[in-house]
Amino acid sequence: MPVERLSAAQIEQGLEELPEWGLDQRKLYRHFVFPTFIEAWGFMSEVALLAETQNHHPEWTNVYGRVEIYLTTHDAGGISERDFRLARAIDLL
Ligand SMILES: C[C@H](O)[C@H](O)[C@H]1CNC2=NC(N)=NC(=O)C2=N1
Repeated sequence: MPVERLSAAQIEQGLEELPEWGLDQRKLYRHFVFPTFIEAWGFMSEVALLAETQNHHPEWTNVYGRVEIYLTTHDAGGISERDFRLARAIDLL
């Protein structure tokens, strides 16, 4: 299934419905802070399952309780609807 890169206007519009997310390095970006490493890791495990279900995977970093997530679509060379779908699912966790 081909996937298309969204325009800057489409990205701005999409972000209006995702107030916790922003743009960083031309990717959808959100960070989370948990009290402990193990809680951060538990969250990441849930995101990993979502990513597998959607066949769409985050770029992320974890330092102790902090998790930074960057979403982009390599196949499309930019942000696509698949990034918004994953971001919305992460927000529902
Ligand atoms: C073949 C398969 O659909 C691709 O490799 C998928 C897997 N997960 C992916 N995840 C992300 N973030 N971007 C992609 O382009 C991507 N491509």
